[in-house]
Amino acid sequence: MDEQREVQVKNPCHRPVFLILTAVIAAVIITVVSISVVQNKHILQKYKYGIVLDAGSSHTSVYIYEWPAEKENNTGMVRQTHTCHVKGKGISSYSTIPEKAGMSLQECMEEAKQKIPVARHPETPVYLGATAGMRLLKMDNEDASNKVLASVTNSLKKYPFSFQGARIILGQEEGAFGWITVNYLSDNFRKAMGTLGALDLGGASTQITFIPKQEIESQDNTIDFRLYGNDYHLYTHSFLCFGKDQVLRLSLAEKSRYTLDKNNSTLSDPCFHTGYNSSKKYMDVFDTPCVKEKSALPKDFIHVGLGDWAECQNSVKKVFDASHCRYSTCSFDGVFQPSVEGKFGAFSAFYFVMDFLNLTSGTLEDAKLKMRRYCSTPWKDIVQRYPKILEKYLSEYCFSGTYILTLLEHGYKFTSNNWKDIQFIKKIGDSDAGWTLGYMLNLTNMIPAEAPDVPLMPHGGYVSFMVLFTLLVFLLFFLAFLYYRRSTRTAQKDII
Ligand SMILES: O=P(O)(O)OP(=O)(O)OP(=O)(O)OC[C@H]1O[C@@H](n2cnc3c(O)ncnc32)[C@H](O)[C@@H]1O
Ligand SMILES: [Ca+2]
Repeated sequence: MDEQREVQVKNPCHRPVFLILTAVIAAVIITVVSISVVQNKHILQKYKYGIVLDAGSSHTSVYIYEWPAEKENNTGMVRQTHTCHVKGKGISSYSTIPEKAGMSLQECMEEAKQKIPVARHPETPVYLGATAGMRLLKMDNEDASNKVLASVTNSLKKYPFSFQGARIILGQEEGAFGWITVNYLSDNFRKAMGTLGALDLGGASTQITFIPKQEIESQDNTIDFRLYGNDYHLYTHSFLCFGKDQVLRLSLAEKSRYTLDKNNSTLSDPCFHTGYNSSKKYMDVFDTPCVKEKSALPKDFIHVGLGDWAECQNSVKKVFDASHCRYSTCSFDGVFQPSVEGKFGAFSAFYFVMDFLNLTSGTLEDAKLKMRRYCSTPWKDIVQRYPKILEKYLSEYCFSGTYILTLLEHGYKFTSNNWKDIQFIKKIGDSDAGWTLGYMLNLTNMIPAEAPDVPLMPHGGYVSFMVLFTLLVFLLFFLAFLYYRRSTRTAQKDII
């Protein structure tokens, strides 16, 4: 009997109480670790999706966005996972055959069906926002614009997604949502640091949006947001007809008033390269509400390049009307604009053109020098140097680059000093800079007005803490047990 007790005293692990205690603690550790690890696992694997169609004046793009389901209100969680460019021109070009507008979207929508898991289709919102091309069509022919919108609506309703509507968005929305997109993607709302202004150049309109230091004198140019607990008082303006395609038309119409030859059949243009010679149609220039003064161009004319950058800039300046301003300061056309402030992200055609011309970095003076050199390069050399670039784009880069420099310097009043504050960007991370992401975030309420409550610890930290804490408790139990055993042995020895 004494021998047996001695064995038990020598080896405490043989005590039933110790074995039970060990088993219970092991079970507790396993349970805590398992719960901590799997707690959010099933949610983490769940993603939600949203589709936005950007029905621009020149073309339509379909964007698919994705975000983890449980992090809907965390900033920076939504990312663009897929883009599909609809073949053909923008939906406004289907004004005479509206039924084709809806059909044009089918290929990209089929692609969206493949990209998004079937189980998520019914809850995936689809938004179509049309911009300046449809604004112009509505001005010209409201019935035709309604038919085009009805056609795309019918087409989009046929898909298994949750269709939320097709509409022409306002210029202010286009500007403001572009601003939300670039600041959301740059994580500026959560950091509550400075924000990035947004410059968007499309085919038919251009937008400028930023937080000014000056008071905003015109109500039409104000938009307020409260995001993540901060108030933002924005200046925004959208210039309809000042997208690069419409300004090209305006500028050709202007030139046609004084540079036509005797037979009215040749239009000489300093913004096109020497040796460029292309037959164009009267309709290509005048079939738009942006060109008000229809002039003497014949049905067909020859567009001939002169390759003279200084003259080109003079001719482009003529499209900016600086003759009137009823505010303390204006950009052009009598539109109020405070002084530009802070850094800007310039995207869409600002990026396409400046990237091609290699002008995304460097000074304003460098940019002008490079433009002068580029515009004076003969057309045949340009074609030889860039055989893979679409001829339409290639022929227009001299004009487009000149327009961009003129718009930024003489229109928006950027100077040599703050030129470096303009960053020409296409994407931030995986997502394109543009109004679509901001539009979806706003319509799905994914940017809350107040900052969401954040857990004290991230998930990983929580798991590690629980494991360490449990091990510590176990260690303390073990030490306490050893201590208890030693004191009982000493007591037993004392009794003996
Ligand atoms: O905003 P709106 O005015 O409705 O027009 P959009 O949305 O269709 O306009 P984009 O930003 O898609 O394109 C702006 C312009 O840039 C042109 N563009 C697109 N890719 C280009 C490239 O690689 N090089 C030069 N121009 C390009 C396009 O044809 C348009 O004229
Ligand atoms: Ca656009």
